[in-house]
Amino acid sequence: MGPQRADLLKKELNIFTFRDLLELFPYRHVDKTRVNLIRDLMPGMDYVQVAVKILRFSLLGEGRAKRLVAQVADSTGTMELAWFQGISWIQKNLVEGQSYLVYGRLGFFNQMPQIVHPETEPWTPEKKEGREFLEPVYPATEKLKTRNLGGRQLAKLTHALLAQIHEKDVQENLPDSILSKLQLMSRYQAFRQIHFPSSNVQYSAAVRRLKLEELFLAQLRMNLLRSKRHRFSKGVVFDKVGEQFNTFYKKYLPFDLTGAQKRVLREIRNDSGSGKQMNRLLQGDVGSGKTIVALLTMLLAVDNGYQACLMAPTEILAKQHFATISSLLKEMPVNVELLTGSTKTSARKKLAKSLAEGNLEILIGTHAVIEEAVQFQRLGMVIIDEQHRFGVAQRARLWEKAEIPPHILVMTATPIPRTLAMTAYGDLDYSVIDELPPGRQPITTVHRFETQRSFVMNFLQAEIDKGRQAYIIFPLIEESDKLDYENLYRGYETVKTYFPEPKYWISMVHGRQPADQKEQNMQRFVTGDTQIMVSTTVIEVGVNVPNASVMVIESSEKFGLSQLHQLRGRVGRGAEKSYCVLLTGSKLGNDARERIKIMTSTSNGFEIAEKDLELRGPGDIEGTRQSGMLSFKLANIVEDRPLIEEAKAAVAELLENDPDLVSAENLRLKSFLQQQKGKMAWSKIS
Ligand SMILES: Nc1ncnc2c1ncn2[C@@H]1O[C@H](COP(=O)(O)OP(=O)(O)OP(=O)(O)O)[C@@H](O)[C@H]1O
Repeated sequence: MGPQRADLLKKELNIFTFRDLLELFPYRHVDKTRVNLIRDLMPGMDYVQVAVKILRFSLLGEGRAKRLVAQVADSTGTMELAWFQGISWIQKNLVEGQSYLVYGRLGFFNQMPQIVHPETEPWTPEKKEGREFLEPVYPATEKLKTRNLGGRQLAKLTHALLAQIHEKDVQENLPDSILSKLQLMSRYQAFRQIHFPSSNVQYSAAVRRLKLEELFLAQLRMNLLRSKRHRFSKGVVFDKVGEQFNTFYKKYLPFDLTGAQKRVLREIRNDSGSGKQMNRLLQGDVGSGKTIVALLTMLLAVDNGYQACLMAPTEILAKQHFATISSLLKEMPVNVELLTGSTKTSARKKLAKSLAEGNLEILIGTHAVIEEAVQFQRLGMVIIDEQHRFGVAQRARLWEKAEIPPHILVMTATPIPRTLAMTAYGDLDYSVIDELPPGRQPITTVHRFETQRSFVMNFLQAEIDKGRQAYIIFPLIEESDKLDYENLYRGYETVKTYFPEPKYWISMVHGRQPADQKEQNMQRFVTGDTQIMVSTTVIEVGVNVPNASVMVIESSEKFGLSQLHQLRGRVGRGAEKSYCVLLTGSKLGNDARERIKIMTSTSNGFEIAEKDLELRGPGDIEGTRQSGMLSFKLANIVEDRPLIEEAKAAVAELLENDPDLVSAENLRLKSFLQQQKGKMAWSKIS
């Protein structure tokens, strides 16, 4: 291949080496091994291949209907081929009286079998059969197609490459024990068979081998990372549970902890006392009580002479955490401060000083906390709420804030299905609060059409008149979308007509408001001055108003499952019976109907997350997209769960027997991983 085409392959498909070419997998195969007879052609056959002689060409039609038609025949009948484009090329290259192998999608025109724009190649009648292999189809880009490097040429290249290499050229990377245990074909065979399968059975075996390899290596890498961290990363040691923790626990804790909360605290204490750095993901469904776990964890740091900080994704949430935590700690000799983007410079300076001097024990804030000017004296514990809003890079900056890296606890209310968590966050340790505080009543969720709006409003009114509060949520897909805002304002006006002042008061909150206005409206709802909160999804995470017991979600067909679940989690946080009404238009697509059905039938976040994964695939699960961990070449995290389990078991067994991969049998695996590491780092730079 000349330098120009090689360059194109690099630019368009990231193909630099022979191996890259082998790893460009076909997304399907076409079966050109069989030759159909014309008399057997029937409507509904889709793609067919025939071996025919061209009887005569005729040029028909005018303008856009202008076409070249060839009458062709085999020994069993006649049919037509037609071209609307590239006519002169065809006239030059196909010859009357010659035989061709013709492949394409079968149609019928005036009851005559016809193929429009067929693929053709010269054919001699001695060749009874078609090709000897299934032809692979590759994902070529438009640019490649126009430069004569389309799918067919890629197939030719791969075919030529495979003809030149042998078993010894494609190093096996999996240990023999795994190959025989999982009954996998060799890597070399797998590459051959995935491109040019000798049968369907062989093809499936090749795909299975390569998928398992991907999953096995990904999980192995995660496991090695984690155990490396466990063994080598030094962390600050919290070896005691001291006065602040105990005093708070005995005197000021407003309720008994649930079993799950206690368990998670134990896990955190074990980690942070071990001398290793903690890196833990804490998942808890909406309303499961993560805040108190965060607070007790921070007190643990304080008792051991360290500072702690809690970061939230939005200003509203940071303030809410600050309000909750400072009020819980108001009788305690522990200093807590708030730092957000809107903290005034003078306050900021004061705060920075007391942080640096070590007088301030707990800092709560938005990502303003990780700005360079903020220096802690002894930062020992960082808690990040709602991790998916923080980038990995932002997390890494925390390391620079202390000599020994602080412990990190990442809290998320987005339940991540187990398979995903395992694959995407496999390098973090993992805790779950899988139990709701006692006394919660299940939320009743119903679906209503917009035409039933006045019934819904009447219901809302009855609840409000009982002293409850309500949310009305409008979809806002794009914060910048003007139309969405118009809907919101119109909606607000409509709500007002049902709930006139001064009997009722309404707060409105959305992403475009100045921070102080947003805060003020929010605060009025929190304190109960307003009974209704009209809001966009800025309310989605973490807002805690236990007296709010009804939520109406407008145009709920526009939301994804996880988001609906998050939103609904804003109600049902107190002792009152809570309701969620999903309003939709009258026409619903299948997916939307399915989502509504799931929402009305379960309130278990983990169950919903599983369904969401099935409906949307992993690409859309929040927070996993950037992680890059889930972009497998072949494996699919939803469909290939059994393979994921197989790979996981194999990794566990391997590491149990040889945790450092030092045995002779595992050396090739180890060196393969090291090569890969080099390759990955390199491709990032380029
Ligand atoms: N063990 C408990 N017993 C009784 N109530 C509790 C318990 N733990 C937490 N709560 C209360 O439950 C409510 C929800 O707790 P919290 O705000 O911590 O939830 P969360 O896990 O942060 O949920 P979200 O992610 O939805 O914000 C709060 O009002 C809190 O005071």
